Amino acid sequence: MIKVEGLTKRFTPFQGVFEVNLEVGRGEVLGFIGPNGAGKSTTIRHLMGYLQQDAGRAEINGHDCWKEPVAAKARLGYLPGEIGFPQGISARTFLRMQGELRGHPDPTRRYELVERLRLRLDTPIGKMSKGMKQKLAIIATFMTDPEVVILDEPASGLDPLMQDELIALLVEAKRAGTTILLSSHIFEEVEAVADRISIIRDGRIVSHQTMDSVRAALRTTLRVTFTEDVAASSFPGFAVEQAGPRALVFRPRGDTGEIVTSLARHPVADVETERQSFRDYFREAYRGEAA
Ligand SMILES: Nc1ncnc2c1ncn2[C@@H]1O[C@H](COP(=O)(O)OP(=O)(O)OP(=O)(O)O)[C@@H](O)[C@H]1O
Repeated sequence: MIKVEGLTKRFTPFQGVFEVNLEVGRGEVLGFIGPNGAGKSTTIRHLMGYLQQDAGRAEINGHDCWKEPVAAKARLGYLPGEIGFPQGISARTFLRMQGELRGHPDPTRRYELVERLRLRLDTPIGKMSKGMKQKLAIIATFMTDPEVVILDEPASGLDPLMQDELIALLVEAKRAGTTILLSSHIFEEVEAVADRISIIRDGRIVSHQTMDSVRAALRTTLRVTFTEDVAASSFPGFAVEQAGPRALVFRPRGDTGEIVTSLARHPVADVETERQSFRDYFREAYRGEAA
């Protein structure tokens, strides 16, 4: 499992990460989300043992990531946000070398992944497109069937079909009991696989939520159109916005019964209900509005 406690790294008084806490239990998937520059990669670099914290700690499977990086990373698959590949060799050679180095010389699993992600193995890495390199990194991450996986924006550069394939891979890994920390800007990806999400802004965790509680909190709105002009002020005490001279949008705080009763006094033409989607929640989280 992954545990980050009180992790603090001050690049400047306002840049870095400050008292970050994260926990990903065995077989659990944590979506780690937040706007650009919020501190996701910095947190992950501590888990990889690349950065030494000023305070707090990061551990994987009970091993301190800074003091015991080899033990911490023993069964780990890591997909970095920025990948530096050796340039002069083919993808085939790179994967074979990685398999041998990491004690997985049997090529069966990696060929299966190569097939699924449709990667041409004989292209020299230096001549690969961004998306091809990303596929190569995904294959290298999953080919050893790691127990713990840390992914920093894994869908970066992938076309929509390959993003779907990546989601399928993540769902399978989760079913197989893999512990996954997923930093992602792609709401479909987080929605499909995360059990919980942690939101980071300006280097600080602002919210930990289970996906079940996020789903339960997604609000329903009622869009009502009238046959004549009706002002929002006709509905005191309701959360309601004017959406046009003859249209209002209600945001029910609970039971919609009272709204319907009040509406009966007005010439209603149509009522449409709309459920807020996880996409909207994701946007609010980025803007700093999500709970
Ligand atoms: N080595 C460094 N030295 C100084 N400042 C840094 C360093 N690395 C990151 N930062 C700063 O720390 C903050 C967090 O950056 P980080 O890369 O962790 O963000 P992120 O959440 O991964 O963003 P993105 O979504 O854009 O990848 C930013 O203000 C960044 O400029």
